[in-house]
Amino acid sequence: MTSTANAVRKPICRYFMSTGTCHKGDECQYLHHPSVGFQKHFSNGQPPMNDHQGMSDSMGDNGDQFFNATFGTETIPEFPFNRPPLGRPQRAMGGPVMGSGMPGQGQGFPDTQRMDMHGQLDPRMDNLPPGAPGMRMDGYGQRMGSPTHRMDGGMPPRPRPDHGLPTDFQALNLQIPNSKGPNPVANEFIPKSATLTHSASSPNFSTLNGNGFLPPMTSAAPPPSGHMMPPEQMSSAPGLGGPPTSMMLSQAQTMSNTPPPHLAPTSVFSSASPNHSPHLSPSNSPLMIRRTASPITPLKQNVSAQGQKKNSTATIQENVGGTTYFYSPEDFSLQHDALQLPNFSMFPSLPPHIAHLTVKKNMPQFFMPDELKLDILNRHAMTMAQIDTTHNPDIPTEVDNYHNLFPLEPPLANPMQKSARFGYPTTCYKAVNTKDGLTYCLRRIHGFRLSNTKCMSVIDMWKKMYHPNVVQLREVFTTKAFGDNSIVFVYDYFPTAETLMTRHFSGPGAMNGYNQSFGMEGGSSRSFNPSGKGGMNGPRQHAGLLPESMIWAYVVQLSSALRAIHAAGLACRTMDPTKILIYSKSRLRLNCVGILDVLTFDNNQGSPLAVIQHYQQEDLVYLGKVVLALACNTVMAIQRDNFQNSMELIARSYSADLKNFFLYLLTNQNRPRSINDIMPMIGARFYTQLDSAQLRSDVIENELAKEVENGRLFRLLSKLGTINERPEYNLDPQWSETGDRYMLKLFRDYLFHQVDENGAPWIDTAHIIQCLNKLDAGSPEKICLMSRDEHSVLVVSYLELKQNFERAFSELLTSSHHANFT
Ligand SMILES: Nc1ncnc2c1ncn2[C@@H]1O[C@H](COP(=O)(O)OP(=O)(O)OP(=O)(O)O)[C@@H](O)[C@H]1O
Repeated sequence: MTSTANAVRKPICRYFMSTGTCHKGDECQYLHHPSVGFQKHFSNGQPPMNDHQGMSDSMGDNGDQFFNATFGTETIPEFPFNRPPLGRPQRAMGGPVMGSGMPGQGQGFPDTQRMDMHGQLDPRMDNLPPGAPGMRMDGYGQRMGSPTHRMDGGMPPRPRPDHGLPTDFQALNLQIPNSKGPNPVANEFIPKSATLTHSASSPNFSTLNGNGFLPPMTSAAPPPSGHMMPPEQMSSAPGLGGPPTSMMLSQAQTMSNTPPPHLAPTSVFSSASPNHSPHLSPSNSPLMIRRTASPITPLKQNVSAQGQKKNSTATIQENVGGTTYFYSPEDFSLQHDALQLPNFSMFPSLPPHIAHLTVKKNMPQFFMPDELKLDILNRHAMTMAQIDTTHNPDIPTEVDNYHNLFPLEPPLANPMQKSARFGYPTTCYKAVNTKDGLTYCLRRIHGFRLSNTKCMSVIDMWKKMYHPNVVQLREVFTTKAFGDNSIVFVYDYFPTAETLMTRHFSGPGAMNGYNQSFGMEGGSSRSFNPSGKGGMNGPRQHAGLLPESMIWAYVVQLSSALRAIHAAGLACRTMDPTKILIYSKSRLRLNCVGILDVLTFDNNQGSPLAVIQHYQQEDLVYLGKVVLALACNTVMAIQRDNFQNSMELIARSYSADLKNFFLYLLTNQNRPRSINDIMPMIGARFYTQLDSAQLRSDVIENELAKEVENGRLFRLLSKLGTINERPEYNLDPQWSETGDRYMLKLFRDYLFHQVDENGAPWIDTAHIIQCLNKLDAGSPEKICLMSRDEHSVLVVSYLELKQNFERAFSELLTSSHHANFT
């Protein structure tokens, strides 16, 4: 062990930092930092160079690869242990860095702590050398797991105080704040003390002697779990129980008698070794461990399946160094049959039913795939799109309860051009409702004066009609805001939605390749494939024709909507490619429902419901026409003259069921058609649709699961950001350069500002995520923080950081008049 004197002004031995040992022993010219497995000299500048610096990580990954982790492969790629270094940049500062970004990963939960190979409590194991039998080893023969990671070189077992930490998911700050409390947000972070003074905030500091031993706990002043010591003072530290430094004096004076909270039995880490120094390679990205080992370390928590603890026998007393420790054997008992829940949260891994899906390679594992992300981002962008009203004086700034009108279609050359479907000029706008702040779609019917409000009874029926394949009608109002008498129908807005007409019938040539793909005029069609198998490009069954599965997917959705509409005693009346919205890959919604019921309301005829059956029959015929046009890939297919040819193409290219579907809907029938008659034609294809919908739901749900954890970390970072280096507290020593926030400031550097041996920024998302997770969970694992001037070293556990963090944030909330943090 390096002597205390040697510890002064020496660069830290990186070999020692990385492995916890150094083959040169006392002869090494560099500092063997006594307390933790330094993995790299934290530096804002150049890290120390020494003859051990050949150590590099065995993994060539960097943060980018963390993003690019793939899934969808049959097997998770193996990364063999002990493989030769690949030259990965090393970290600038080392704390114990574990595998998966989850607290406890690799550091050992109670099952491995202080247990010998037979699961017996064996405190001696704390002193075993690296590689000793029974130790958990990482891929470099380094110790893993708390029993083997002793930063104090063999500290005796500590008493296990009740530190008041939650034992369940509360520890994750996931609980919903009590809204009834005076400060619901503050409830999330209950201050440990009412006011935060410097001394109150610093029970975590202590002297650190040159041998890396904590001063022995005494009844007057049990050893704190964090240590801070300027290097120049390390030489003068007289060893165990040495006088505290000037800075530490005040802190030591205020130390409570309460043992370090991370020893409390209430935590999942309760039986963990009080000091962890896993001595992992500094340049081991957590990502590597994540790939090579299960992210879930077996938990041994004192929660049994029956909710019962094992019977406690006598409390054990142990006198070490003049201090009596009390602990119960149950704290160490293995409970293989017990339900073990973590008291932290993290994204564990892909569930196998998703992981084994064949998806694109290089799909990010911890963030959503680009395709989905872009889709969502586009929708967000479209929802927020605005238009400069000064250049568009035609668009009023406000219409009824709506503002921020944004036209959804380019201005027509002839603004008075009538819609073929409605017989009036129409315009669509996206607009924001002033009352609820939501974005809706306004469809203005120009120059329509509502003469009879009786038709509003039908509107009320439509407003109550909810179906996932119908664009919901919200309200109807008349307005003169456009300078005329207009009636406006307000619908739900589906950003990036397009019409079926645009998606499928706006290809080159107005006829959508009708003649070519049908080959009716000239006889032979170059795209016709009588076998019906194999397509030229992707999903196309034949060039120009949609795959039958897609057609049935549309049929299922459209018929489902019609079924609900007809069952409600209504008729769609807008079954038309220009009035069917499509978004995502194949999601359909019937648009503009209810408009014709108002526009064609006949005073003499009474309610449109009187002729509803007629309109329902029309719906079915139009359904057949829309689907026929899709199947033949042209709207020309539905013309009477082309019908025979169209049916021949269907017979050649698609199943008999699809042909029967068209024959049923588009030829004369002896009895009224019913949407229910279509169901047998769909048959088992319905299951196919259901299956794919459920599969998609699974995939999306998995994406959501990732974002839950990402959101949690975002909240954590937000809180950290509010605490770190607040300018208004710049001159307040309690806030910036000393005390709790100083630790958090250094932790921020530890998270984000490390550099490699060349002084270049070391960026590894896996490291950031892992550290944040450990902070959130309050892991007892220790890390080493170094001041920016590199004169001070602070050894602190995540648990202490978490407590400081919560105190600091809670205090911020208390002093804030307008706290709003959810
Ligand atoms: N509820 C809605 N949500 C999102 N976009 C919509 C909605 N309703 C319509 N749109 C979009 O507004 C645009 C115009 O729709 P519209 O129904 O007027 O189509 P159109 O082809 O212009 O029909 P018409 O010939 O009857 O005017 C289309 O691009 C459509 O995607």
